[in-house]
Amino acid sequence: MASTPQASQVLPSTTKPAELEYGGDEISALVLDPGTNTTRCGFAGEDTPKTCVPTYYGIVPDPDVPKYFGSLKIGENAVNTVIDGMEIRNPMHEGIVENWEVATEIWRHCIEYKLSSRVEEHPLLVTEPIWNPLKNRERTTEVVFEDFNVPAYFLVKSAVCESFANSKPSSLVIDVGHTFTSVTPVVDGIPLRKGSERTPLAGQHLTTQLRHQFGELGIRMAPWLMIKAKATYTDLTNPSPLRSRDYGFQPHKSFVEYQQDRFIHEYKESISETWPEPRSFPPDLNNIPEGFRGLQDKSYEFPDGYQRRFGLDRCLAAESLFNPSVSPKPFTGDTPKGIAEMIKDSVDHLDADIRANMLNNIVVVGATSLLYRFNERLSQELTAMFPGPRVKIQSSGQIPERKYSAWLGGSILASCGAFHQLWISKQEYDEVGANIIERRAK
Ligand SMILES: Nc1ncnc2c1ncn2[C@@H]1O[C@H](COP(=O)(O)OP(=O)(O)OP(=O)(O)O)[C@@H](O)[C@H]1O
Repeated sequence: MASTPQASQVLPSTTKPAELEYGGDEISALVLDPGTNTTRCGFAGEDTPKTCVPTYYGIVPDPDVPKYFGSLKIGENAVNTVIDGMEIRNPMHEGIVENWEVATEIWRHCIEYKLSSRVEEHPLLVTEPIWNPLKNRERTTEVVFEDFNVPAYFLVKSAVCESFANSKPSSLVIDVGHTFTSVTPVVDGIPLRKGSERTPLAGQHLTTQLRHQFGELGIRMAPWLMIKAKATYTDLTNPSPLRSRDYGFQPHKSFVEYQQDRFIHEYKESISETWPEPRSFPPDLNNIPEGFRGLQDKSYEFPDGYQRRFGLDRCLAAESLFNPSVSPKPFTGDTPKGIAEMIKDSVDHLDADIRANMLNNIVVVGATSLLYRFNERLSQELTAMFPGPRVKIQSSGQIPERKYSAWLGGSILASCGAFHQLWISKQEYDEVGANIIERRAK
């Protein structure tokens, strides 16, 4: 990266930024940040994406649409509509596109439908994880030039964007997202493969653990869309009758689970909490040592009307991010290392001369890091692991900046004057082919 963009270079936030110069033409760039949970898209120079669309999509069996083996349902409203036979799927896995036809449609939906923009009129900056394989980088390049016909494009590592979004050219970026938590060292705007690590201990893991925890308690997992009327009750042995909506068909299992994820997400936001101290969480919640300092109870009402007070058990799922052996649902394969252990592995792999700088410049991003007291716990873990160099964590207190930091960093980069020489033009793509991405953006 040529230079570090400064916040002062960011264009003011308006509905549409002032037009930028690219190759003598007057145009504004678009920034696309495809995550496994949501895809974020908007205009370069703004502080938040204009749209954040679920990456999950619905597919309804339809013999008249052989291309996708059914008709696609894309967007917040579509995936949350009860449709006979609609299955919920995801075209990505751990930040990597697996179903290109569908991913392309979701990107097009974001740009053309949600932004009402003509994609062929804008340079496009796309983010990617550091483990994105070459064939996927080339495929993205083909999609943007062949399918979207963009005039110019660039692919930037999410961790670099996240570092810049936090005004740091060098940092150790911890991204706690939906399907993975990753650690990536970034030095002078260059992401290092050495020291990059990732683990599935992230938001989806929390959802799985909570689903299991609620199931063990015997809680009915009926989602909001399935409930016709509810009556509050507090005794699971004497539940109020379940008054379900009759749609005339049974919604697909994947749709029901997707709907369950919505209230589990609400629970994560409002009830889940991270136990702040390492190694002091009681191993058996049915046998809490006498005199143990507890936690204030919080009450949650499930969609079917069941109200329950949660105490220490509201920390259990988050505890499993740091200490996976306490996970309510055991792992099928090997138990992964906790998040702090993974970061320690990353730092241990780094050259000794950059370790102190990395530990002093830790940037925490990703929506799952919004868990209450997550950063406090992480700081305690890392300080205990690295007593020598000073461990300093920077993490925005603003929810959108934490959730959309990769998008925001991309927005800063694409609106920075020095970045314009990096754009790959359609003409260069036509001359070299998809491999231009490997030559121009390692
Ligand atoms: N306030 C919150 N507290 C806890 N979890 C949250 C909060 N807000 C969102 N989440 C969780 O964060 C996850 C989404 O994170 P994020 O948007 O960073 O993922 P993504 O970038 O789309 O996916 P991935 O990182 O797998 O590519 C979801 O599991 C969601 O439930």
